[in-house]
Amino acid sequence: MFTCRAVHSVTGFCSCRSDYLGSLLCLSCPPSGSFAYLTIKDRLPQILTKAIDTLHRHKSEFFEKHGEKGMEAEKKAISLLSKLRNESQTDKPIIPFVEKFADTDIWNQYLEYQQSLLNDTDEKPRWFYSPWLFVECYAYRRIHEAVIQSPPIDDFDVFKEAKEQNFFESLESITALCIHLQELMTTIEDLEENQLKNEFFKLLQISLWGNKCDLSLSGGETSSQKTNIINTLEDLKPFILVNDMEHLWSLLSNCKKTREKVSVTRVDIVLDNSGFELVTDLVLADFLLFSNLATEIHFYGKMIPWFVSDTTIHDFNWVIEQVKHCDHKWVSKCGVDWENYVKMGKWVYHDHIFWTGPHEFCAMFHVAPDLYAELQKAHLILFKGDLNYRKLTGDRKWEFTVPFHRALNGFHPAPLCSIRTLKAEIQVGLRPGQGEQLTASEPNWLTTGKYGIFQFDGPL
Ligand SMILES: O=P(O)(O)OC[C@@]1(O)O[C@H](CO)[C@@H](O)[C@@H]1O
Ligand SMILES: [Mn+2]
Repeated sequence: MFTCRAVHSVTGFCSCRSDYLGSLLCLSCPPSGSFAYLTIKDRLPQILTKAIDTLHRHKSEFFEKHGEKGMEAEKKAISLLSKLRNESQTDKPIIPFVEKFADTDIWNQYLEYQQSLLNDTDEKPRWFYSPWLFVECYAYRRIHEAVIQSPPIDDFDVFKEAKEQNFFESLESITALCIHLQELMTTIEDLEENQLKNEFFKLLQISLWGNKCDLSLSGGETSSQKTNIINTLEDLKPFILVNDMEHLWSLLSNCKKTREKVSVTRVDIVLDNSGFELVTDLVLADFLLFSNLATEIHFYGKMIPWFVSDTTIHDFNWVIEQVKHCDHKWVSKCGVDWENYVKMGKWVYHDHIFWTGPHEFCAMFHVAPDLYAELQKAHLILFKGDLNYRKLTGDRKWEFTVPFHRALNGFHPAPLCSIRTLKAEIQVGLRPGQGEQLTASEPNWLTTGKYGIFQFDGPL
């Protein structure tokens, strides 16, 4: 029986049996609560209240579109979200999903698994006494259930406004980034190998720090990119705790050198937040194509609204459309190019229900073999963001020095790299003493989003 991160557990242990050896330490959550506890106790209710408020503010739109039925639906969705807020705030038992959806059975089987771990007690899985990763994902899946149980507004994205606001508030930085990309495009042919590598590293770092714009961390409060991120990279370098960018360069530049034999170089990007972060990822993807470091890019978003700011297919298309219609010619050219990449099949967007399920990634081979097989076609997979890191490493309280490869527990469809700012109490692959030193100098270094990593797990 191994332990993992509990939301809040007075015994200091939650029972989450894992079927692999790992240096697992449980996070005993002191009464003040860990970051996990504060997320569920304080931040989640804030996010639910904002979702309820959004529904309220769209009441007349629902009436215009659907008449009385729209009003009824708004009332129903609000009452379901209010019930969810009460359950989470008062540590009620976690209840099964009732509305038919692609993964209802998978979620309920996982809930039964959580129940089986408590079998020697008559306890039910509860909000404050279950693994944080499970509880937080469950909460967002319950938000989705509340909406799909309220037709005809069952396709409403309660987070859409916040994601769009993030984009518009970041427009200055987006413009600067697109201009930078277009200028780079005009000089790319004259760049020496080393210069090309440095440009690649710049855009990787921009994609990394774009991950700070995370609306779940901010509790739904605005978290846009207001400064020109390109000018801040040098100052931010000391905050990169693990820097495997050289591995990414050597992998892709070798693919480029052997292009005659291997005609395709595919980079897969498992996306995170929409808005500014998504633009940084699309800029990186564009550069990978026109620098010839890759020949096709595959993107993975979320099938349902997720963790407030995560990207759905609607967000992906909306951002490209917005960039295309920007009144700055260089920005608009980016949008036109990106739309053409999609049309030509050089950019491919994939949806899969696994990404919004309860499982950590080491279960993917068994739970979603089709997705695992798809990822195996990539030469390199970039996992953006903190939640992906938690699912890559099983959100266990590993020792800081445990090798990344070990924490992945056999998940390795292809060479992969986590590009993540730290917003949860988990980090592996550090040097001896590095974690302790940070804790001594900055107790909250794991959760502020101020530090970042490029953590690579290469060819076996
Ligand atoms: O995956 P992202 O967008 O980088 O971050 C998501 C996230 O930081 O938001 C929550 C903040 O409490 C965490 O649970 C989760 O890891
Ligand atoms: Mn996110």
